Amino acid sequence: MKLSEIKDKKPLVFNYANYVTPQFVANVVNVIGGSPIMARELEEFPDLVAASDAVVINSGTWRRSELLETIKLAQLANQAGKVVVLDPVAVGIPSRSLPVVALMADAQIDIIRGNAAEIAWFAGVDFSSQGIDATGNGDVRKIALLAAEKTGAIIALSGKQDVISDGHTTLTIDVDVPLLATNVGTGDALSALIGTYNGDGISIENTMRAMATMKLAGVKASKKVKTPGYFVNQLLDELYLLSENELDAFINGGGIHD
Ligand SMILES: Nc1ncnc2c1ncn2[C@@H]1O[C@H](COP(=O)(O)OP(=O)(O)O)[C@@H](O)[C@H]1O
Ligand SMILES: Cc1ncsc1CCOP(=O)(O)O
Ligand SMILES: [Mg+2]
Repeated sequence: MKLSEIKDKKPLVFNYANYVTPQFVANVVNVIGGSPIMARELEEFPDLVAASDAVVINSGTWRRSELLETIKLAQLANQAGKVVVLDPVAVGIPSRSLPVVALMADAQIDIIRGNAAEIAWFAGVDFSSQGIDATGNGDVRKIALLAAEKTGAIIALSGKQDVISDGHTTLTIDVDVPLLATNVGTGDALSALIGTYNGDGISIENTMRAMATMKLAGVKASKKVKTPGYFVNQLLDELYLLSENELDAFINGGGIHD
């Protein structure tokens, strides 16, 4: 979906969110032109999935007692033909791989967005991490490609280098914006942006546009403010102000290559 279409159609993005960052995630979807909704009640899922254009599942604060409901949500989205995006927060920690393994086994995950350490888990590649953050270095293009081949999902690997791969085509966004890594929630919000952009159909192009959106907004914000507190608010403003022309110029201007 193009940014102008998002602003026109206001896709409804159902976020099965963690309990740490939902307000920021909802604001990011909202300021870009989408319509966020957060819920955790199984009884609501059929109605909300029917009304939504995308379902984004974040396992950051998963609970065993809710796992079957989470799987049911993904299955309902599959049956309704709605894109399912998974944000597998800190999946490299053994206890956190449990919900991800169960979801992958019993439902179709269309797009997986994670940092390099999280995506490396799907690829079966060692990559150092510290809790929710990736701390290592490695061939992130190879990791994303391998993860896509192993999962059959579109992989959106985020970090200093963003890599998008479906196992055949691999795109990279090579723009360093360290401040983007300083706020908790920018990854969660990026996963919701990916759902928003894929609301009209799942594609590597839509996924790349979502990642370019966050990256460009980060570049613009980091030119104006230099500390995390101001940055997170400036980032929201830059997302709100972003135009299709600016985004296309960024995408076509060499920041992104295959
Ligand atoms: N060093 C960096 N330079 C540029 N962008 C970054 C950097 N680290 C993270 N980002 C960006 O921050 C956002 C969140 O990514 P990341 O920090 O990898 O996710 P998570 O918060 O889930 O660990 C993404 O848009 C990513 O491109
Ligand atoms: C701190 C924390 N703990 C469980 S989920 C979460 C938020 C993770 O946010 P992000 O992956 O966007 O940094
Ligand atoms: Mg994360």
